[in-house]
Amino acid sequence: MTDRLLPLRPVVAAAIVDSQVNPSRLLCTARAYPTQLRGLFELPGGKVEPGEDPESALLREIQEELGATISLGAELLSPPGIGVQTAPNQWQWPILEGRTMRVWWATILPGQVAEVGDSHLEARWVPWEDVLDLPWLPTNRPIVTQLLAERVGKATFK
Ligand SMILES: Nc1nc2c([nH]c(=O)n2[C@H]2C[C@H](O)[C@@H](COP(=O)(O)OP(=O)(O)OP(=O)(O)O)O2)c(=O)[nH]1
Repeated sequence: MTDRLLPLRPVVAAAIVDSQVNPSRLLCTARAYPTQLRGLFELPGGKVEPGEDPESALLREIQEELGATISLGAELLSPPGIGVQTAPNQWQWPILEGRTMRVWWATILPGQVAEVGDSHLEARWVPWEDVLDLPWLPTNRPIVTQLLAERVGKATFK
């Protein structure tokens, strides 16, 4: 059997902000590869391994990519009008290659610093007002727009 006959592995990503109480900046990462995506910004994360639960996968990916441990907040749900339905009452964000992605609000644990490795060119703390000016992966723009809409007035962290 080739990989093409297997279901696509879902992707998970973190919207890492600088504060759970009053977030003012988002950690945006620029991909290093593949060539056609080099320099485009995304939310850090990656593919869920077979048998892995999505939240554990996200913690693992952030540790691997940024060398930091995060604490997860609420999930950023995709509105039904935009999302791909993956289960009853569950819509996930449509992204590249026909994949779907789930996104969680997150913060980095106190005393830890995010530093990029081989998978990213940079990790940049970007104020909300400048976030939409970045060259995002095209499928990320609705996600970033939703982050901007939900950054205040909602229980993104418990
Ligand atoms: N991490 C991440 N991937 C995204 C985002 N938006 C988006 O379309 N993608 C796509 C790009 C890739 O096709 C796929 C994620 O692949 P990846 O290369 O980051 O996954 P990975 O770290 O597990 O890498 P690998 O083991 O497969 O090499 O999802 C996003 O915001 N974050």
